[in-house]
This record gives sequence, C-alpha cells and structure tokens, in this order.
Amino acid sequence: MSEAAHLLLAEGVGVAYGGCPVVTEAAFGLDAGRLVALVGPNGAGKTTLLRALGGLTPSTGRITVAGTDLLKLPPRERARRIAFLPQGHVVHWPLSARDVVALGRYPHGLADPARMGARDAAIVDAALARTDASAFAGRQVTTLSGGERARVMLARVLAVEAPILLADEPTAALDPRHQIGIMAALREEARRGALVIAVTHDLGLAARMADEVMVIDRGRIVARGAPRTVLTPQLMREVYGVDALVTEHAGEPVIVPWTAP
Ligand SMILES: Nc1ncnc2c1ncn2[C@@H]1O[C@H](COP(=O)(O)OP(=O)(O)OP(=O)(O)O)[C@@H](O)[C@H]1O
Repeated sequence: MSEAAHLLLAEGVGVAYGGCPVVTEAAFGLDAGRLVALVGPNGAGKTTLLRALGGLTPSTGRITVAGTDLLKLPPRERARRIAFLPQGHVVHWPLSARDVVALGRYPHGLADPARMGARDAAIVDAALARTDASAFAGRQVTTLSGGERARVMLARVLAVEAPILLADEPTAALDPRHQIGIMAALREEARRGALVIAVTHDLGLAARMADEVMVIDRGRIVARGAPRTVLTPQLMREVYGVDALVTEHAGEPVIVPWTAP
C-alpha cells in the first residue's frame, strides 16, 4: 500500500516539552478497520503521541489524515474525522448523560441536544447502548460513578462516528466485565471501518482484542505488529522490566506480568 493511502500517516513526528524530547521520530501508517493498542511504560509518551495525532498537542514532522495534512483541516472537519477520548473523564457540567453523548453530534451541526432530530437521536441512543450506559441516560453525569461516567464519555466519542477514534485508557476505571465490553465495542467500531487507537496498560486485553500493538518506550516506537509477535517475554523484560507469563488459552494469547526483578 502506498504511504498516501494510509488513513493516518505519521512522518518523523516529535514532541518536546521545554526543550526536552518526549516523542521522537514517530513514523507509521495506519489503516481503516484496525484496532491498534498503544502501549508502553508510564511516562513513555503514549498520551503525548495520541494528543499529537489528534492535533491537540503541537508536534514537529507531519501527520496526514487520508492524505490531507492534519494542520490544514478546519477545526470542525477535524472534529468530524478524529474523535478523541481523553484520560480521566472529568465532567463538571450538570448535563444528563444523554445530552453529554449528544455533544458528539456537535461536529455534525447539532448545537442543541433539546432539538435533536431522529437520526442524531438514533445515533446517540445506539452509542449509549454500545457502552452499556442506556440505563442511566437520563441521570446527571456529575452523579454517576467513575466507571459509569467513563462509559458515557466513550459513548460521546462513538456518537461522532468519526473514521478515526483515539481513546486514552478507555478501560482504566472499569470493572472486568465492562473492560471486556468496552474493548469489544472498540473492536466492533474497527470492524465497522474505523481506525481505533487505544492507549492501554491492560496488556492481556490488548493481546486478545487488538489487531495490532504499537509499543512506545522513552518516546520511541520500539515495536509494532500482531500482539503475539510483539508482546513476547523478551519485550516485556526489555520495555517494562518484568518477567511475564506469556501463554495461550482457548487459542488466544494470554499475558500476565508476573515478577518485577
Ligand atoms: N505538559 C507537559 N509539560 C512537561 N512535561 C510533560 C507534559 N506532559 C507530559 N509531560 C512528560 O512527558 C512524558 C510523557 O508523558 P505522557 O503523558 O505522554 O506519558 P504516558 O506514556 O501517557 O504515561 P502514563 O502511562 O503514565 O499515562 C512524561 O515524562 C511526562 O512527565
């Protein structure tokens, strides 16, 4: 595939804070229909790279979306093409969960959730259902638990229906059932044709669910490829400094960090 054909192309992307490089020479092309897990140790540069890919953090080098320079996309067009789920899910607005999810339709011209048309309403309700959040759609988000709020915030980005979805630790606050459910929802989003990049520390879920794992260590992408080929005991030792159990169950990879010598 030619470089221009990639949905998201990074060429020599770098980010520095106060002259200190945090992401260095990131170069890759990613295609539609893939769930990519972006993994690496604390402070490796995952969030910084994700934010750069979304145009939220200034970077050097070049990022193109379907052949168009990210910086040349007008803000609303960029918001239609790239949905971004930040870490933390802090919301202070006294809005209902459904109205928060409706904000995902803002790049498509919906300014007031109270005047939502049938199509937008159907998209919002489907997004709530996909994150198992329909039961509290009418509740104020400020009253929800951390995990409930996390699912509402993910529903908001699903409602954008963007071809690229960037999610920073989407399973961080979730119980095991919802961790699996949300990763499955992200994989489903990829199967529908989106490129989904999810930052995660859950290597077990990444190994099972992601089409591809991209490993960043001290600002550099050090490995990329199918989970089985990338998440080896050797990589776990070199990048994370842990000895890991790497095995299989029911034909799927299993990875469990075991000891930190
Ligand atoms: N605004 C900032 N100013 C200065 N340094 C920053 C800033 N944001 C991040 N950094 C530093 O850049 C490095 C990478 O941070 P980043 O948040 O991208 O890491 P991460 O891989 O997402 O880590 P974690 O797994 O802990 O969330 C860290 O050393 C961090 O302290």
